[in-house]
Amino acid sequence: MVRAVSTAETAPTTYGWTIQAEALRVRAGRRMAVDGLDLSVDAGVHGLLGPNGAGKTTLMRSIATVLRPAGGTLTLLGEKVSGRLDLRGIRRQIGYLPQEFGFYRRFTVREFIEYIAWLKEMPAAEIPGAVQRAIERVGLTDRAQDRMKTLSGGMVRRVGIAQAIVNDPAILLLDEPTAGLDPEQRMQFRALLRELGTDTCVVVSTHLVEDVAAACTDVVLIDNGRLVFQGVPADLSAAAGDEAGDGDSAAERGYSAILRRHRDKQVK
Ligand SMILES: Nc1ncnc2c1ncn2[C@@H]1O[C@H](COP(=O)(O)OP(=O)(O)OP(=O)(O)O)[C@@H](O)[C@H]1O
Repeated sequence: MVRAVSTAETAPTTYGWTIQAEALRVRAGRRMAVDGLDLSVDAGVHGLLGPNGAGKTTLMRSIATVLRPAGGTLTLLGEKVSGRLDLRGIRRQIGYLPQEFGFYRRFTVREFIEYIAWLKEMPAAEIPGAVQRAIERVGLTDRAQDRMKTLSGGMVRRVGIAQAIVNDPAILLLDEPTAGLDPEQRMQFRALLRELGTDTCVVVSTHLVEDVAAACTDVVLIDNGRLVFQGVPADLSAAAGDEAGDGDSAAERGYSAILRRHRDKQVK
């Protein structure tokens, strides 16, 4: 079958930022959960941090094109996401692990990832090799023939990561991917992130500030649906300065200090 190829796929180097949000507003239920967010990111691993309810998941869902912007602009791979855009070309280039990730319990690991590859309209001849590679990258080769319902929570999360990377996406969105991973798997996952980030724009949301400090090239901190800070992990760690703040590490103290200053400024 010959599939339609969008301009986003044929002109990979002519656009500016891989993801660009300008004054972006996105509704979650009745709430404007992303409310005037400006953000520009390219290849690399972008750690998305923020308190509960900051709008991380809503932002991820809008970049995944699950939610349409209510205002402002969102440009993905050079294409402006709007009511008129056919999203199929963009979606083929996105990998997404949602916070709550549904799957068919009776599928084997391999069947499930094959199914996702098919949904993403990957060429049939490429699917077996791509599925095998994805399974190997998350360390599940010995469980590939097992049914999903027999896996532990952390293993299911790893399948979630595998289905997100199977199509070699240009934009990879991982919403709390390390939840439930054991320490050894977390380390391996960090290494995988670093490897993926060399040519992929990876956005990974987490509450583990340490994961961000260890595996990300860029830190994006949001609060109340807006960008509060963007910089390299060393900037986050340096942000607390000499202040004695909350947190067990320099990165955590920097995180708390930035949020505190931001909120103080808003009160004034
Ligand atoms: N389906 C929904 N209906 C109503 N409100 C929602 C819905 N989804 C999210 N919200 C609200 O939007 C805001 C942002 O939520 P979101 O899930 O994007 O935050 P988050 O940063 O991912 O939080 P967490 O760290 O707790 O996962 C919150 O105030 C939340 O209550």
